[in-house]
Amino acid sequence: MNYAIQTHQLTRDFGSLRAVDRLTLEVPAGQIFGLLGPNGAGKTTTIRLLLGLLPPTSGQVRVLGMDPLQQGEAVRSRCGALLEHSGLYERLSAEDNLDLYARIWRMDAASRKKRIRELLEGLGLWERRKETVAEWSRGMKQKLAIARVLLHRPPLIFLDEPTAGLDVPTAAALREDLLRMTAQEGTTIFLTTHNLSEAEKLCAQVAVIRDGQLLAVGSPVELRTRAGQPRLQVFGRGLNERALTVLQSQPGVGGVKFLNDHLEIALKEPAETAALVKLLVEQGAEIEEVRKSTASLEEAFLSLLEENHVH
Ligand SMILES: Nc1ncnc2c1ncn2[C@@H]1O[C@H](COP(=O)(O)OP(=O)(O)OP(=O)(O)O)[C@@H](O)[C@H]1O
Repeated sequence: MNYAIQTHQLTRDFGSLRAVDRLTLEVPAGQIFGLLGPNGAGKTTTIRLLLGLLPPTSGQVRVLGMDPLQQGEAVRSRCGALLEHSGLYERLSAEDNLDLYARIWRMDAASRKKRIRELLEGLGLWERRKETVAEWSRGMKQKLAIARVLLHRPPLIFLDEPTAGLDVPTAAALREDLLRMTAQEGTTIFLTTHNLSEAEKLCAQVAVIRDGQLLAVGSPVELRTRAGQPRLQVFGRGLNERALTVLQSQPGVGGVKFLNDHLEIALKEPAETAALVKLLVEQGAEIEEVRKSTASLEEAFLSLLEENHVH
């Protein structure tokens, strides 16, 4: 496996505060990897360590096969990063902003022109390229900031909450762009987000951290499955107390409750749905719909934080 990022027991203290605590992570190349955690969990500090902007207190880091501490410049020149500052010049046009950065990256005139057009067209900003960035909406600026990060086709990009503050369609469009990029250009993306449905849509793997410590890592589906019991949601009429009592006494049923407009059955094991539905029908229920589901990523995330709560 080719890893874009590997850390081993990575630790960073700020005085007596341990912001990153023995973090061991492996991020395969070409993947979108999400770092999730509550405020102050150590996400931004981790990114700064990976980029060599901050030295670790202890532990090892390899980014694109290099040590960011020894080869910080080389690591940063091969990575794109969008952290708290967009890096855009408000008084310049969108096109001039990108051209300026492309010159910094020493791209020749022909490739600058081609790449800028490609990126702006891809993000739906080409028609408005002559406008100054100051006149643009937050979402447009955010897309341009991401275009800026992608200019020199870095194999690895870091995005700190890329869609925070964007409206639903803009965030969705941006996610599409990120997915397309990893598929077409093989870019590895390391991102942080507080939006769990976003993490689920984008990330092949997520790591959950709290107080700098790794609580879990895996695909969103793995974390959801690990988080708990599968369940059945039953919609229909005649789902009364009697039906509920009968269900509760069944082996394999962990619990039953009414939720809004449906019955929610927690299963201890993948029980036989058909048998449970049959029982309900025998009790006089008219069933319209039965859904099988597992915990959402949000529930999985919350239960991980809950389980590991030591304070
Ligand atoms: N330069 C610094 N000096 C002292 N403490 C710091 C410094 N940078 C970060 N910290 C502390 O380290 C901890 C982790 O902060 P960090 O910014 O990495 O969290 P985060 O997960 O990115 O949070 P958020 O989701 O709120 O952005 C916090 O307690 C923070 O106060």
